[in-house]
Amino acid sequence: MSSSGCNRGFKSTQTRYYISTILNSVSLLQCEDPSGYKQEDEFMDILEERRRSSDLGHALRTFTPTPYRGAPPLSAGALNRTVLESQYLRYVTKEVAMETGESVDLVREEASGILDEMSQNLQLGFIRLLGFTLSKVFKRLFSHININQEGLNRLQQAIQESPVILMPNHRSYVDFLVLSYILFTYDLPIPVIAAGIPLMDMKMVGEILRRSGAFFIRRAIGSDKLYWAVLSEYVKTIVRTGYAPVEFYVEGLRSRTLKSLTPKLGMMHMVLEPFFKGEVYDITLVPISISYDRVLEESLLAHELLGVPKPRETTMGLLKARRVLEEDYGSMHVYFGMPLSVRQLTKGRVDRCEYNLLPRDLPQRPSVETQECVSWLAQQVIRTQTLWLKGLAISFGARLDWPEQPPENQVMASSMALHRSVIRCHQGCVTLLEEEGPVGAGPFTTEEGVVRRARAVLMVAAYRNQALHVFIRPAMLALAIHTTRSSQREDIYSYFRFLLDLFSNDFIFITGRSSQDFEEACSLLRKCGAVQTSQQEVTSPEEGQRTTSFLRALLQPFIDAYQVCGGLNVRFK
Ligand SMILES: CCCCCCCCCCCCCCCC(=O)SCCNC(=O)CCNC(=O)[C@H](O)C(C)(C)COP(=O)(O)OP(=O)(O)OC[C@H]1O[C@@H](n2cnc3c(N)ncnc32)[C@H](O)[C@@H]1OP(=O)(O)O
Ligand SMILES: O=C(CO)COP(=O)(O)O
Repeated sequence: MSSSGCNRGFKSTQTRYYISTILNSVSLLQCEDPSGYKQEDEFMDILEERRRSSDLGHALRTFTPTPYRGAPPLSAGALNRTVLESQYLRYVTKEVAMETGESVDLVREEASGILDEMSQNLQLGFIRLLGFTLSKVFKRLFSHININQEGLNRLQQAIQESPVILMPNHRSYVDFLVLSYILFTYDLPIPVIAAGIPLMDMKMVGEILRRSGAFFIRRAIGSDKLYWAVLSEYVKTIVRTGYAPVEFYVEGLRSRTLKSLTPKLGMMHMVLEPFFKGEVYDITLVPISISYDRVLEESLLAHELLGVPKPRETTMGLLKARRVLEEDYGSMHVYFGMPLSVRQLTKGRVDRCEYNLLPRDLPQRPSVETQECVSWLAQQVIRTQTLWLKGLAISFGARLDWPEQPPENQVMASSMALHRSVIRCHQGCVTLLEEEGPVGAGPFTTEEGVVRRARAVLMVAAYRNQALHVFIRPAMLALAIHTTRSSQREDIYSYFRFLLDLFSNDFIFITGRSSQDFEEACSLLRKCGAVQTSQQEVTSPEEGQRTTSFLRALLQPFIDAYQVCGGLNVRFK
């Protein structure tokens, strides 16, 4: 059951399944806008109530969430025992003992140790404590925390009907804090959350997080068979019992560039397996899109992009970071997407009969078809997280969340004030801030100057990245028209596909959807008068040049980076 063995098979036979996956994803995506964005969704600011009434009252109020239908209450200890006693873990324990020559008891002890390290110990008292603290902190940091109430209603409904998996995008440490805070505020079951193990090592804080629902997973599991078995049985038991919603960050870490990251598939496989094995009727995935006017870690993330190692997560570091409380971070926006039924999404994609061939308790390698389906689902969720922003931009007409009041110059001024650490307005032009050296320290050395400038550029670029998904397809079309210097649809499409391939690590594209992506790009550019299309041709009229050159410019930094890496000069001339 080694992971490498399993995946070697996958790669070599991948093409056999390629065509059917393409056809399936096409038909599914044609059905509806997968973002589930609804124009009538109204946003409300959860801090408004917090500014009017007592935080202590909020933290101590009656909390009576309605759990998943029929889900029995299960203590953390009982959950651990269920996992340890499972047929699956017993089987793997024996296998590992045979392979390593250790005694079964010893391997069981190891499994128990892994479980102790991993398991959450959710307690309402700690949720209340954090609830109180976070009310104070959020009010200091943010002007508003906007959420779509309708999305919460949909989530509440989904929780009653099947086990729910919350899948937010990940941009900041604030993400997981705010989500549990929102669910607590709206009397919804508190989720258990997959957390990277470094957070566990923070003195006191690690334990507080564990008691607030975090379960800790090693970041790179590799081929540790026993660890995979304990983790997957732990996650599957939670899903099977519907004990609590499971939350995990499918991107695996905070995106340093604010672009969506390629999904990690380990957790995705685990949460879906109870459905594939017919142990639950359905599972609901809820994509959640979180965005910030200003990200708390903006400067640290930019430094990391420049190669400065990430500071270790420590309690002392957290205490030192308290000066962030003096800053203004604008608003944050949380959009709970349309719940996605795994049963419906996988219809026709996965043949669950294969799971009838072996007893459910035995480990079973997922088929290629299942692996492709899981990967497609993960891409789909990430795409959905960002499509919301696109829907929002379009629905505002001006493509921006731009308030009607106050006047435009005040809106601009307040936006610039929010980002004053990196930009300034000088003689009517917005420029990057050229920082001066510390008082008395003389001017920066050349190297310091370069790093400071790069840091500012990266911070600004990250905010551009946040909106890039809105423009990526039209921008690739604009670039394809410009580079091929052809008006033949076929040539342009071929180049567009090259770009899809090239940028497949930079942006989330759904596998096998290139022709829809191309048509969508044509349609958007046609709408704004930047291209004209016929069956054979795609042309860019003179009056569309302003739009197309802006769109090409958006991609230029990415192209520059690939050109620096070499080998692409010919195709970009
Ligand atoms: C009122 C107020 C309240 C406030 C209350 C606050 C609450 C506060 C709570 C705090 C909460 C903090 C939350 C922090 C948020 C994060 O810390 S985010 C970071 C942690 N989370 C994640 O990473 C989740 C997503 N990651 C994954 O799913 C990863 O796959 C895993 C599971 C971590 C494993 O990572 P990995 O070892 O790098 O593995 P991965 O590359 O996915 O797969 C390796 C190989 O194993 C194979 N494999 C997969 N499954 C298996 C298997 N079962 N057996 C064998 N092989 C397998 C894969 O197919 C893959 O093969 P290749 O394709 O590479 O050939
Ligand atoms: O995602 C994490 C916790 O939120 C930890 O990973 P990074 O610090 O690498 O983003």
